[in-house]
Amino acid sequence: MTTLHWGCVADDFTGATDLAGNLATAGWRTAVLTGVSAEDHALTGIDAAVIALKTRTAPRAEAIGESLHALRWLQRAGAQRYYFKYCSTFDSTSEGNIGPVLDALIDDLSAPRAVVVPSFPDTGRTVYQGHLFVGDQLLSASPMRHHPLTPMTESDVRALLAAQSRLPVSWVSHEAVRGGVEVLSSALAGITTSPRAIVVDAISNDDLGVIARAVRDDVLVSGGSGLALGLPGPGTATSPPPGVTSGRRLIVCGSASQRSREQIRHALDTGMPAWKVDIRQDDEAGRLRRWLGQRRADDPDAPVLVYATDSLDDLGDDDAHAARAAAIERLLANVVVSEVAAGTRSVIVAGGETSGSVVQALGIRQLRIVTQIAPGVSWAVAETASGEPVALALKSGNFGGTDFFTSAWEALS
Ligand SMILES: Nc1ncnc2c1ncn2[C@@H]1O[C@H](COP(=O)(O)OP(=O)(O)OP(=O)(O)O)[C@@H](O)[C@H]1O
Ligand SMILES: O=C(O)[C@@H](O)C(=O)CO
Repeated sequence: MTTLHWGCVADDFTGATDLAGNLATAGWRTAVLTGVSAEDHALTGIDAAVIALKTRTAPRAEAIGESLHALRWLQRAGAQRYYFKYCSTFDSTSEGNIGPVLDALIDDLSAPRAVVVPSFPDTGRTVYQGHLFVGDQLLSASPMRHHPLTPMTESDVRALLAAQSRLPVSWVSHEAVRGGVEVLSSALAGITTSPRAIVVDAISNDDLGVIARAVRDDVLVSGGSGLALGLPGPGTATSPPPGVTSGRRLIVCGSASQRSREQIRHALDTGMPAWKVDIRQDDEAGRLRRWLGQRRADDPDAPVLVYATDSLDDLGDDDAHAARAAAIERLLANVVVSEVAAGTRSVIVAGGETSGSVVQALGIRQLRIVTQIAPGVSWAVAETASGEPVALALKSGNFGGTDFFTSAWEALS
């Protein structure tokens, strides 16, 4: 096993590939690992390993346990520094897992501090005066307030974290970041409670570069993926092995996020063959399987879209919501498994939870980043448990341009 420079723990699957894509862009050879069981992963030629968990909405004790298990695995693999990746919109429930997991990682590593940097300006997420913005809106006024699993109704990152963490939460303003590495370093050093979580403002990639340099000796950093862009590495990402750039193409979208709904609308407008899942129907899986079979017979090479939601009205807020969400995830994951078995070789999956279900169902253990498609979204290549090569683009709900479902394929060829 080689020595790792970065050991990263991500709280969802799209977040893991988002971070991996930015680490690869910054020059680190990066792999996403989908679990760390007893067996070792082959890490030859890898500088940065990102462990993809599905802990964002898990019960707190489970999230802490899995994150510490991942950390210990990374320690055994020789990681020199650690990165806890959560969502750039700080997605967490009121029982939030970001604070408790950060506390546990700080404790375990005996880290005197960890910066908290959700900012990812390339996707419009910035932190100013301690408040998180999505574009020109406060987080609490953005579409994130309607998220089906983690509705965000508070924008002050300090308040969000303080409600979750047992550590003192401090804050360093943009003024200090704008002052450059030395000014920021002394502002950070001036906060002496130990250990501590320090929210740091950042509104541009230059700010992220300054923060990354100011914390270059910290064993643990935390944030969205943006901070990784400020961490220059030694090399470049790999290119796709043969076998995954041709074959059938599929998009599954379990995401209900506004950007995903726009992407669905755009794909439908271009005439892409599409199926809207209706989980309340008897034998929905069978109906969808027959439709897909017909589509393949008609035009084997055209990408097809299977989606769950194109309007917030679809979601409902009744007691059966969580059961429907889980049933949709299962159905979409099963569709991907059977389509890959039937020759599909590239798949876009929209939605973090949905991506987790799909990757787990395929039995994928490692994804290697190939190329970035859009800020926060990359193509990665992997092998399924049954040995099929597949290219996957795991897209966070709100990432990618409106034409993502029709244009993302170009980056593969
Ligand atoms: N019509 C629906 N009824 C109930 N649940 C739904 C419906 N459509 C989608 N869902 C569920 O909503 C959840 C969406 O979460 P997911 O993480 O996949 O997407 P997202 O939140 O947009 O993405 P991200 O976390 O990357 O921002 C999934 O569990 C999905 O099954
Ligand atoms: O940081 C982000 O916004 C994404 O990587 C993500 O985690 C959304 O699920």
